[in-house]
Amino acid sequence: MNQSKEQRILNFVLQNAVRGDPCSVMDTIDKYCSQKEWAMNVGNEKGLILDKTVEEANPSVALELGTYCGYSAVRISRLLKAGARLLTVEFNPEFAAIAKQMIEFAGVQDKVKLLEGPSEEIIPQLKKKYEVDTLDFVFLDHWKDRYTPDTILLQECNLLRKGSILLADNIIFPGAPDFLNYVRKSPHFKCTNYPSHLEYMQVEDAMEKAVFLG
Ligand SMILES: COCc1ccccc1-c1cc(O)c2[nH]cnc(=O)c2c1
Ligand SMILES: [Mg+2]
Repeated sequence: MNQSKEQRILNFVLQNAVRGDPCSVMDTIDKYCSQKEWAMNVGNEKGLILDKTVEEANPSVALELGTYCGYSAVRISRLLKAGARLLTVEFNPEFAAIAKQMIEFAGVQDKVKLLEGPSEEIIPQLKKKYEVDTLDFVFLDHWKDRYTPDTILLQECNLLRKGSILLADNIIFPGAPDFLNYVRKSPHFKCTNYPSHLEYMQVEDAMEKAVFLG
């Protein structure tokens, strides 16, 4: 049974990165995915926009939709203050298994809770099952067709508060036109666009920040 690309990325990290060092894990993933096999990690260019937004939010509770191999879970959790936590949601069990090992190798497992399943099922469980009051930061990086329904669902579940910061990846490529439309037209969000490039490529991409106004 030959290995998946995600297993090859994890193996490269286990053999080349420094255990317990999140930056080493991020750099090693970026090295592999820029030199050997492209993969849909947010990468270092858009990763810097993610870093700035997480620092602006300084979240006590953060949510990530779309864990994949755990690159952005490591990237976000390394910036969290003592006692803060990241909940990250992954639908694909193979990806979740890789991400769990990646998160543990990076040494951020005490800050990160990996939730396996569809976002539309997990979001309504966050308050009662995962003891969330409101979310200070949300990173949308899962299936583009879910950006808008999940943003609506977060509001319906009362998970956003005045000042909650949403950041969405892949606004241009693969693109999330309905999400852009929705948040930019909504009186409940203040939006900012951050032009960038698709991870490891020279293709245009962008991230969109949407601050909930209550
Ligand atoms: C499976 O398509 C991979 C792909 C192929 C070509 C261009 C972009 C992408 C891409 C890039 C990303 O950052 C992504 N982030 C989250 N969920 C995605 O599905 C995703 C897809
Ligand atoms: Mg992405």
